Amino acid sequence: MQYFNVMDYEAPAQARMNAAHWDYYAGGSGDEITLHANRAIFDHIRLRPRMLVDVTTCDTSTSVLGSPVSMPILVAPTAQHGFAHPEGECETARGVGQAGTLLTASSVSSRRLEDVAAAASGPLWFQLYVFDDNTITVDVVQRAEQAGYKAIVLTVDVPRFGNRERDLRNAFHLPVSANFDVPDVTKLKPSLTWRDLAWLKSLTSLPILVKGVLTGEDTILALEHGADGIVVSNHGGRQLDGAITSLEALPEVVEASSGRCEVYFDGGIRRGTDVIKALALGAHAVLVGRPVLWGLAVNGQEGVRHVLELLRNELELAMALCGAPTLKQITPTLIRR
Ligand SMILES: Cc1cc2nc3c(=O)[nH]c(=O)nc-3n(C[C@H](O)[C@H](O)[C@H](O)COP(=O)(O)O)c2cc1C
Ligand SMILES: CCCCCCC(=O)C(=O)O
Repeated sequence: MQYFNVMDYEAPAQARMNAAHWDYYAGGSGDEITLHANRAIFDHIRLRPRMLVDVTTCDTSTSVLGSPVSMPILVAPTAQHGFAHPEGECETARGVGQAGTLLTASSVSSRRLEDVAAAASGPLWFQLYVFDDNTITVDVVQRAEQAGYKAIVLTVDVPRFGNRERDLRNAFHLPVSANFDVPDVTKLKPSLTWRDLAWLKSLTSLPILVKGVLTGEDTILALEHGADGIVVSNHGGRQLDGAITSLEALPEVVEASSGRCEVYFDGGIRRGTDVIKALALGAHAVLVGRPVLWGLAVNGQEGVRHVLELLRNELELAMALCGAPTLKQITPTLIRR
């Protein structure tokens, strides 16, 4: 089997996985309208390439909150990599490191955050879910800092678990996370508000990114409450079905941030041309969710590395064909409005 693009990994990954685990990875909420729209929206954005620019070398390297990475393509937090590979997130971390980029490790993990850090050769961020019991949050944030994670990514779009009908039909329940002893990880703190961001900041010296922002209003609130970065995301279409796509939300978030923080993007990235579109609309870098899980299921660390390399190669080619040999040259003028 040859894998020419990241979608080539999807069917073989499904074939290797337990059906309920596959549905958990693949699914969205409700009618999966937002899940599908996240992809479809990229087809409606067209590029305005420039010609006769010297593109002998196209440089995809950059830095994210100060950490150097080989490409503006990071790995989004996704739960329970043990469904895809026996080594779980440790195996993912190895592949991500080989691709020279960054892994955001989920709170809801098959492996302990310390073991993931030990397996990693690249920078890591730690994604945080806040439970009712504050001692869990304090403990996990301090452990992440001690283990060398470079930032905390606070996910804010899960006041309640989304309506995942595939999971209901399969009677699927998420297993306990290896990171903490919480029997039902879908019971988060629904009373969490922007004010808690200040408390979170008091727990750590790490920068805090807020993941799940889709409006300019919330961008301003996040910055007022001390956020160091924003991840524009609708959780891969797994939370509010009918929510705006991440790509539609990106320009207003970028505008509201007015250059005060790095703005990241996730949702539906499957091609290098998707990456260049998101960067042109103001994202500092993008994060990729499901395709990394497909690579992991098919071929472990090598699959993860290859999925990321495919995207990097496609981005590099798109930069050449757009006449934008550096990331700085990827600007809104590349997009037909
Ligand atoms: C199986 C799966 C598990 C996820 N788990 C988490 C999680 O633990 N924390 C989180 O903030 N987001 C989680 N997400 C959302 C991703 O971080 C990301 O927003 C989304 O997958 C991006 O869309 P994409 O899969 O189309 O690239 C999960 C997504 C999937 C598909
Ligand atoms: C509500 C806490 C559990 C979330 C599990 C992981 C996740 O975010 C997902 O989309 O699934």
